[in-house]
Amino acid sequence: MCRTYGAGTGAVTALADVSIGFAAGAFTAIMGPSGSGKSTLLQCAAGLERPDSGMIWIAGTELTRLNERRRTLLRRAHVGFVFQSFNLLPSLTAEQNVGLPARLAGRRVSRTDIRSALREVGLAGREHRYPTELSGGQQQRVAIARAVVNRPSVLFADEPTGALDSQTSRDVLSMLRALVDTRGQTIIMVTHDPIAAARADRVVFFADGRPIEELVDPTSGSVLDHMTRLEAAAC
Ligand SMILES: Nc1ncnc2c1ncn2[C@@H]1O[C@H](COP(=O)(O)OP(=O)(O)OP(=O)(O)O)[C@@H](O)[C@H]1O
Repeated sequence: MCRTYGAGTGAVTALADVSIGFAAGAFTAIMGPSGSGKSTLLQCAAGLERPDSGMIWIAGTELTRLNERRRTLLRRAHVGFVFQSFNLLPSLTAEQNVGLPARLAGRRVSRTDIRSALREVGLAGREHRYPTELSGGQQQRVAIARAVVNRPSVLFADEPTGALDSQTSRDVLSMLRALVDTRGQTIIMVTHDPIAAARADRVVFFADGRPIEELVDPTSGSVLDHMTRLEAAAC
């Protein structure tokens, strides 16, 4: 797929003829320098943005052929999204935040499912807390529970640990890893952090709007080596 912003001499190619697949049940990290197209890839792959050309398949359905309404429905059924800023509503409790997207979509999520999602992210007993009564890591856990409560085919995470300290980041990453290992959740995560990327099964390195290399079964050392080599090659 391709995605260009702007036109004429000011046009920026965010994605340059990218062809990439993500295995179901696997945890993939996307890395690369600022402006290399990582967030654009996530936005297009999640159906939040349309590429200029190409196709995107999620759970057997090709997204770019769908009209806006059907794309929204497919997204609600199959996609979860977690951002660096947790995007919780401050006036709602943890439980209400987790249930909100379904409620807005006119669907019912049972209280049992909401509580079970919060339990899965380690927040049992904190269902009635408001975001200001939770730490940053706990708020991100609520955001993750909200993203996975309807069992999406894919969870997209854009810098999910970017606003957290290193110990809290480790806890959140362990939880994402557990979602992959215990329920087979497919996760695609953009990160700048080699320690975060090392928790994935595969790391794809982007440069200039395309994937240029990848690592399977990464360690933080092998990710750092790759980053150093790619940065040296770019100079
Ligand atoms: N809405 C937009 N309008 C214009 N240009 C954009 C827009 N979104 C992204 N771009 C440009 O597309 C390119 C890719 O951006 P993108 O945000 O995907 O990169 P990234 O690798 O995620 O960067 P970062 O690590 O800094 O978040 C950049 O040159 C960026 O300036």
